[in-house]
Amino acid sequence: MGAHEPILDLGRRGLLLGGAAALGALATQALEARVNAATLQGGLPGRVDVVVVGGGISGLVAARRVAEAGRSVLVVEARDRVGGRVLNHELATGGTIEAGGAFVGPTQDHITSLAADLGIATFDQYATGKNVYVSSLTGRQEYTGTVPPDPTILLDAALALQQLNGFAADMPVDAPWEHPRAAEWDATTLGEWIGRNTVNSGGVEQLMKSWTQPTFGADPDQLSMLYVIHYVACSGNETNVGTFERNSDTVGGAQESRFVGGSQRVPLALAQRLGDRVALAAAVTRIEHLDNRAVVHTTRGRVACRRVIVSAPPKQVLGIDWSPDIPAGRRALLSRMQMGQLMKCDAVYDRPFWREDGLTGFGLSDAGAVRVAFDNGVADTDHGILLAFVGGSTWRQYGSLSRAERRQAVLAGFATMFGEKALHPIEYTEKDWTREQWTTGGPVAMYPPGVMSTHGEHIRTPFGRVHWAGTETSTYWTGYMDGAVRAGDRAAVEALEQL
Ligand SMILES: Cc1cc2nc3c(=O)[nH]c(=O)nc-3n(C[C@H](O)[C@H](O)[C@H](O)COP(=O)(O)OP(=O)(O)OC[C@H]3O[C@@H](n4cnc5c(N)ncnc54)[C@H](O)[C@@H]3O)c2cc1C
Repeated sequence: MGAHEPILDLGRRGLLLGGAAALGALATQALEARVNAATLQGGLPGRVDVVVVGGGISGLVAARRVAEAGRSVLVVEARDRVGGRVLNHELATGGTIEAGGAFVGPTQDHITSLAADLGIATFDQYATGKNVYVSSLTGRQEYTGTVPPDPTILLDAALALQQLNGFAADMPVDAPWEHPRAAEWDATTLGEWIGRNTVNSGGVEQLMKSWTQPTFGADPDQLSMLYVIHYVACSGNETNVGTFERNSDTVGGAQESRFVGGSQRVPLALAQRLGDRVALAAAVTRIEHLDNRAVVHTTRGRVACRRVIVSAPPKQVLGIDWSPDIPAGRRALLSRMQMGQLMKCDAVYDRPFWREDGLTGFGLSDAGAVRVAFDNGVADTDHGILLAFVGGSTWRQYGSLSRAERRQAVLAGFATMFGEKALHPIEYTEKDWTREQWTTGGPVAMYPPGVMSTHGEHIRTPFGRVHWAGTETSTYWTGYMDGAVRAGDRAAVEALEQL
């Protein structure tokens, strides 16, 4: 096995290099090069106890647990890097931001304690001042709280959220299909439910898009109501019932903090500890069950094992040639789940000018390319950074434009929220997750109507020697980094029990 050295001491090395800007650049590039060099080079081992398919957070957590139990394990990862949907991006003007998963918040105790264990600190998301809401009808307003004070939707939206929270309070997070109203809720979309339960349903649906587009990469009319209620219920933990606010808010919610040096430090630190128990550029093409073992075929060769933990996203599981095939119910489930459509677009400015105007940098709009904006500032640069999530129908409208056209539309969206200065960034960058071969969308594989109540029960059921990890198989915080950790741990425990 390879060297299991401690992770790079980011803070001290950054200081030695004499500047905050150097910190981010050093952090990801040096760490990634070091991690990749420590992974398995050359041929794969003939046999291990457990093969883990996928080197995102979930797979790496599973492998760590198997290794800690003294069993041999190999992570086979299709990409030439670890992290999956978690990926740092180094800005040309200095500083490291996240192109994928970034935020964490209260009750996401699995990812935060894992990160703390790995020596990775969090910092508070900037939240001082007022948020901005831009409505085609009522114009631009500054506000505080969860729901913008738009008189045409305020009461409707507040009541709708109250109902959602009420439904979520008695949703079994591990078996939503067993809820007495599962079939009824699964027969309808969130959009249809809003249509039937609000007065200004058009207005409420527009507002809800600012939540569903970044959260699911989808619109209210694509999402099963049962799935949405379940997602709200999962926005908590064993001792705190999930709520819409904990999911959607910055302070007190899932956007409360971020990781110093970027979230990819978590999978990088895990992989560094696993060393040559990780094989990169090893895409799994076939998994077969033989009498007394499973054989995992990859583009770098094959490995026999006693147990397999699969953490690849649902669509990628379907891309594997299974012998025998995965159960029909699971195939039906995975083929009906849909990866959201999502991009992150960031603009960098000399300084965070909106902060000087007393604004948080959080903005909502019912039109244009920027339905939701965040201050994406990081400690390793003094520059101001605005982030736009472009998801669902907004992605469908703007995702196919040229980069230059989209840049213009995104900057115009920022300008309606934060003023003309937003039109003049010193850098612009974007990441379209639909174009990633091993992810094909983001942030999560979501459920259209009619899937969760009919096929949902197959989400975690082991098959032969195979156990299922990946954030989509989690209960609490499914779809999030926290869910990825939970699912990895659970799948590892299942596999270890069978060894
Ligand atoms: C734009 C975006 C924003 C997000 N924002 C947040 C956020 O703010 N907070 C948050 O908590 N979460 C966020 N998420 C979600 C979060 O990133 C994911 O929930 C989490 O990273 C999933 O981890 P995972 O290990 O389950 O899956 P993945 O990260 O997808 O890992 C699966 C791995 O399997 C590999 N793989 C696939 N097929 C094969 C194959 N055939 N053979 C071998 N390997 C294979 C993939 O390359 C990948 O590395 C966001 C995601 C995106 C895309």
